[in-house]
Amino acid sequence: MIIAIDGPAASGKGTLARRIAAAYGLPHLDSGLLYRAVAWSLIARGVALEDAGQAEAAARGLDAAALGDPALRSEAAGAGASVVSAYPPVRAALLDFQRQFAATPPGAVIDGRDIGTVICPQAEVKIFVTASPEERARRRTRELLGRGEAVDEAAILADIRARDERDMNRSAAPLKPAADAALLDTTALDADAAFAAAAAIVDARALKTV
Ligand SMILES: Nc1ncnc2c1ncn2[C@@H]1O[C@H](COP(=O)(O)OP(=O)(O)O)[C@@H](O)[C@H]1O
Ligand SMILES: Nc1ccn([C@@H]2O[C@H](COP(=O)(O)OP(=O)(O)O)[C@@H](O)[C@H]2O)c(=O)n1
Repeated sequence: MIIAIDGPAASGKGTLARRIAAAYGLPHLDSGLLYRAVAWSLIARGVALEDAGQAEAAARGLDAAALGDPALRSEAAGAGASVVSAYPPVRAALLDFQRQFAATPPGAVIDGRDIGTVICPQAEVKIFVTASPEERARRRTRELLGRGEAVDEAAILADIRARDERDMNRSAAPLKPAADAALLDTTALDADAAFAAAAAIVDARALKTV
C-alpha cells in the first residue's frame, strides 16, 4: 500500500506520516529531506541557491547517508529547499529515488508536496494536511526553539507565507491537493487527534481498494 501525505510547511504531515508508517508497518520517506539536502549542500559550500546548475549537480550526486544530518532540519535548509525545489532538473533528478522507494514491497508512506499528484498518482491513500499559517508558525517556532535554534515567531510566519507562495505558484509540481485526496485540517487538532483522523481516512480508503 502506498500512502501519500502532502501539505504545506509545518502542517504536521511528517509527524502524521511517521505515526501512520509505524501503525501500518510501512517504511517512511520524508521527501522534503531530499530537497533540504540539495539546498544544504549549496549553503555549506557557499554556493548561491540561485545557481540552478550546481543545484542539479547536487541532486544528481545526492547520497542517502547525508539525509541524517541534523542541519537539514534548520530553518535555513527549509527555506533553501523551497528555492532549489522549483528547478525542474532538480525535481527530475530526485524522481526515480522516490518512485523506487514507493515501488518496493510492502509499499510506503511518503510525505511532501507532490506525492499524490506527481510522484505516486496511483497511491491507494492520499491525504492533504493543512493548518492555518499562524498555527503552523507557532508549531515550527516551538520545534526550532526546542532544537536550540534562535528564532522569532513573526519571522517564521513570514517565511511560512513566502514558502507557501513559492510552493503553490511554481510551474514544476506545485503544492496542491490531488483531485482524489482527503483534506485534513489540523488547526484545532492535537497530534493524537490528527493521527486518529488520518488513520480513519487510511482505513476507509484501504477498505475500498481491497
Ligand atoms: N496536530 C498537531 N498539533 C500540534 N503540534 C503538532 C501537530 N502535528 C505536528 N506538530 C508539531 O509541529 C511541528 C511541525 O510538525 P511536522 O510534522 O514536522 O510538520 P511538517 O512535516 O508538515 O513540516 C513539530 O514540532 C510537531 O511535533
Ligand atoms: N515533495 C516535496 C517535498 C518538499 N519540497 C520542497 O522542500 C521544501 C522543504 O520541505 P519540507 O517538507 O522538508 O518542509 P516542512 O514542510 O517540513 O517545513 C518545501 O518548502 C518545498 O519547496 C518539494 O518541493 N516537494
